Amino acid sequence: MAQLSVENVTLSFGGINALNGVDVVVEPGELVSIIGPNGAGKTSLLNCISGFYHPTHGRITFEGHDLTHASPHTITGYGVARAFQNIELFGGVSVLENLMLARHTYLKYSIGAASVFYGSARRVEVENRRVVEDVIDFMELEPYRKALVGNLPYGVRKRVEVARALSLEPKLLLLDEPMAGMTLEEKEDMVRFILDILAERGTTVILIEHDLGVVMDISDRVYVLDFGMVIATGKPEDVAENPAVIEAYVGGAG
Ligand SMILES: Nc1ncnc2c1ncn2[C@@H]1O[C@H](COP(=O)(O)OP(=O)(O)OP(=O)(O)O)[C@@H](O)[C@H]1O
Repeated sequence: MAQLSVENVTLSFGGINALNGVDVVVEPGELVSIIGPNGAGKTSLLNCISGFYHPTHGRITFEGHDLTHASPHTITGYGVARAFQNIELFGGVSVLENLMLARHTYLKYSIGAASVFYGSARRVEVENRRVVEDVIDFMELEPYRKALVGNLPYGVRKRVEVARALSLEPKLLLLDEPMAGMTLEEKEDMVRFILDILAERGTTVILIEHDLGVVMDISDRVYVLDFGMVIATGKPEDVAENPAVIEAYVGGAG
């Protein structure tokens, strides 16, 4: 059974369909990329999967859970985490604190529990710290762990944003243009991290990325969106030769 299933999803804003009858299936452990010209609906699709938007029609399920009308908080609890295109970090606190805050915000833990069940809350806190330190190590962020995020270079902040999502220990990681605005060297590092996330953590990844060279290199399968519709899907080499895809990119000048 598919891990994630997007069935016939339409998302309308007024008279405009940002998504129109979209079907996407993702198997556990896959790297699936979503590509398409500007305004094709890629971010809208991630917004539907992560609960920021709710489809006008259709259904989304993840490991048997119905995500269609679920909140972002509930969906994170099911094991779906997202790294945002526009970085969603707190600039005034450290890398370590940002990751700890993500766990406190999204995973089940409360100050009330801390005062009533001190022992159990402390165990949760020790576990939170262990997971976060492991992610810092994995994303090679040790040199920055105490640095204020707002003072870090852009490329490092993008890496912290992925680390923030990973600190939620997702089964499915949604990456919205994690390499946008990066130098070539930073992009190569990010590609290596994504491949390690798949191989070493066994996390399924959905990637939105404009750099088609990267997409074709690392994806297991690709979905191509244009005007809110899936116009092609398959292995990277098949999609790259699809006339409709070439037309969408050439026609869209991009
Ligand atoms: N909140 C919203 N209100 C109205 N229209 C929206 C909203 N969000 C997205 N849209 C519209 O939906 C369409 C798809 O936008 P979306 O951002 O999903 O595309 P995209 O493929 O991610 O584009 P890009 O590559 O430029 O990020 C666009 O026409 C956009 O203007």
